[in-house]
Amino acid sequence: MNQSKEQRILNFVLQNAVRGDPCSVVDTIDKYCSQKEWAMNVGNEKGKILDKTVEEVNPSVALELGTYCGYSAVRISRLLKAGARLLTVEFNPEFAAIAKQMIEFAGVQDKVKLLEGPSQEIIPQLKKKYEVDTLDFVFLDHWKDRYTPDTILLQECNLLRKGSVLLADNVIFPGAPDFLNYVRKSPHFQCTNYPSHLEYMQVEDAMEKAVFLG
Ligand SMILES: CCc1ncnc2c1ncn2[C@@H]1O[C@H](/C=C/CNC(=O)c2cc(-c3ccc(F)cc3)cc(O)c2O)[C@@H](O)[C@H]1O
Ligand SMILES: [Mg+2]
Repeated sequence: MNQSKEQRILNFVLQNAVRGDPCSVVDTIDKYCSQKEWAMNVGNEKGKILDKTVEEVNPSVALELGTYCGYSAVRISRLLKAGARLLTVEFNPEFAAIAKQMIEFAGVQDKVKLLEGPSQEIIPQLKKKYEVDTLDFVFLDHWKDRYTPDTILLQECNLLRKGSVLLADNVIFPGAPDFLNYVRKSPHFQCTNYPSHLEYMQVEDAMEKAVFLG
């Protein structure tokens, strides 16, 4: 059975990155995906926007929707203060297994909890099963048509507080038009757009920051 692209990315990291060094894991994935096989990691250009937002928010509890290979989970968790944690949600078991190994190799496993399952099932469990009060930061990077329903669900589950920050990838390409519409029209969100480019390509893309106003 020949390997998946995601398995090839993990193998390249295991053979070329420095165990326990999250920056080297991130750089090694970017090297592979820019030189060998494109993959839908947030990448380094949008990754710097993600870094700045995480540093600004300095979250105690962060949520990521769509782990994929774990690139952004490693990228986010490397910036978290002692005691802070990232919950990351992934429903594809193959991707979850890859991400788990990526997270452990990077040495950030104590800061990251990978939750396997569809976000619409996991989100309602966060308070009771995962002992979350409210979320300080949410990174949306899963199926683009899930951004809006999950943003509504986060509010319904009282997981957002005044100042909670949502950051959404790909609002231009592949695009999340209904999400942009929803948050920009809602009186409960203050939005900022960050123009950028699609990972590893010269295609326009952008990230949208939406701060919950309560
Ligand atoms: C059910 C809810 C739910 N619950 C839990 N996990 C979920 C989930 N829905 C999805 N997942 C997992 O998240 C990841 C999917 C991510 C989806 N991302 C893009 O589609 C994307 C595409 C491009 C691009 C593609 C083609 C191009 F030509 C150009 C650009 C670029 C990007 O940056 C992109 O993020 C996978 O691991 C899913 O298993
Ligand atoms: Mg993306």
